[in-house]
Amino acid sequence: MLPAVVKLCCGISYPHLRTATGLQRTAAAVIGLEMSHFHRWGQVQRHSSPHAALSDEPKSTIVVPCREEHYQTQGRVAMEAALGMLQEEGGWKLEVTESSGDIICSKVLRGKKVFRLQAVLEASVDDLYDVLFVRVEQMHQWNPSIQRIRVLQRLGPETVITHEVSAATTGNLIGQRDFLSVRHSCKHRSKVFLGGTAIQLEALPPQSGFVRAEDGPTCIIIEPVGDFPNKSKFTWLLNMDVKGWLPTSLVNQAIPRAQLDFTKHLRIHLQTQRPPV
Ligand SMILES: CC(C)CCC[C@@H](C)[C@H]1CC[C@H]2[C@@H]3CC=C4C[C@@H](O)CC[C@]4(C)[C@H]3CC[C@]12C
Repeated sequence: MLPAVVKLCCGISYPHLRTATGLQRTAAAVIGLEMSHFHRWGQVQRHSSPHAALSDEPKSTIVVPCREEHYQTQGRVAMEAALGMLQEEGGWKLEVTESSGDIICSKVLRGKKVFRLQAVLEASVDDLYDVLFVRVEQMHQWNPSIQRIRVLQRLGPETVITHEVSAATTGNLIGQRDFLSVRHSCKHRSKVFLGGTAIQLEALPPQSGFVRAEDGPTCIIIEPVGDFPNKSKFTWLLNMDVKGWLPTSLVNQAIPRAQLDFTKHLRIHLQTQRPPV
């Protein structure tokens, strides 16, 4: 629920929000998130711990985790869940092998079909981190499957809340979708991990004309290949509920296709970015 104060300040009410354009809604969502931060010091709970009487803390209050921490935790938990799925080695079924060497396997895990793409890319781990996380808003410039990606909120250097809109391309049999997600990044040793999952924000309800899809838990692992500074192994676990009434067989073809298209355009982008030798 948008805080009443925000509604008053902006002169908006929920029915107005429903008819607002994408940008207005995005702005409202950002304001909603900002406002929730003001609440963080105000949120108190009764101490029910039996040790409360023994401690020096004020008896009646503890600060509950703020929204910022809540989303950071959600991002981290999603990443861990996705990594857990990738670690389960057995039972992967080969779906596609491309001439580029890209491989997609799938597996049904906890009732959901998850897809794993494995590819080798001609770029360093840091460059890929830059393209896939830091400059995520520029993705539509090189990926025709994406109409727009907006970072609605940065929650520290590792976590962002994003709104992604897929493109209405002719090859897209599913139709346009929009996604609202928390995306979490982490560098560990020489590897980079990008995890995420769908979130819900009442301030940014599904937009008219779009079906709000949900991805996650998802994870991308980027790791160096041997001693090659400009080569990385790219592993991408994707599982998605595209929503709407669509045959499962169609959805199960579209998701790996979307992963292969993404990787193809990423390769082209990396090639054009590199200065000629
Ligand atoms: C409806 C389906 C079949 C069609 C297209 C959906 C596409 C455009 C969506 C689905 C999942 C999305 C991805 C999910 C996770 C990430 C990780 C992040 O670090 C960069 C963006 C990226 C890579 C998203 C880009 C857009 C994406 C690929």
